[in-house]
Amino acid sequence: MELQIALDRMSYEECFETLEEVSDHVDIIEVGTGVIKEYGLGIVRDIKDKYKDKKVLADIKICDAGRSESEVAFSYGADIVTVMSFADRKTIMDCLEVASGEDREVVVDLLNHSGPEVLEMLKSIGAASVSAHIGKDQQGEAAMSEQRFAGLESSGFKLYVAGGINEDNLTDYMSLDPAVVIVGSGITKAADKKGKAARIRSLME
Ligand SMILES: O=C(CO)[C@H](O)[C@H](O)COP(=O)(O)O
Repeated sequence: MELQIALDRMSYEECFETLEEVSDHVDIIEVGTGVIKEYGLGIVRDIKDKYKDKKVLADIKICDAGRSESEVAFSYGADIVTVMSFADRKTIMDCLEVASGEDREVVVDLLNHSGPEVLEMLKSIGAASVSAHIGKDQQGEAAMSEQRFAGLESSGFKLYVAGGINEDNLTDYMSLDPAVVIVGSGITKAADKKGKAARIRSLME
């Protein structure tokens, strides 16, 4: 099981300061949607340049123009990009095609769109990785539950889980048997980020 740190709602400098503290404990560095909107894909390139041994995920949440959007993110050094499950199947297929044959990955984000028919469609077009994601704006009312993403644990997808995960609720997500646990504010808002990342990592083992 891998740990992905999500860098959201922070400045360029804060992203690097956070990584300085936590990089030893994480496998994947996610450059958050808002950070990319503010600083551009250049920050993905700068992080990859500094952390060559880590996988870098550009959370660009593609919803259209899948070919060009994924091509440009990979060209900036991203190893992984995200595309939304509500996007047209051609958009998702184009992202998958751009990634194929290289050491690259496309994660389909199931935010607000995750029924059995969605999973079936994703299977039929060859998507391999999906993210069971409770959005920032949903987190007050909708905690992770087995019903919410029912069937995912036995679906055969490489599963990422995300959305308000922290040291206290991590076990709620373990029943889904994720391959990757994504933690943002559960680490980045802690006074001792390094200690928090180490603790979450130890709970995953
Ligand atoms: O994709 C995201 C928001 O859309 C976040 O990166 C993801 O939810 C993890 O952050 P947090 O643990 O703070 O919820």
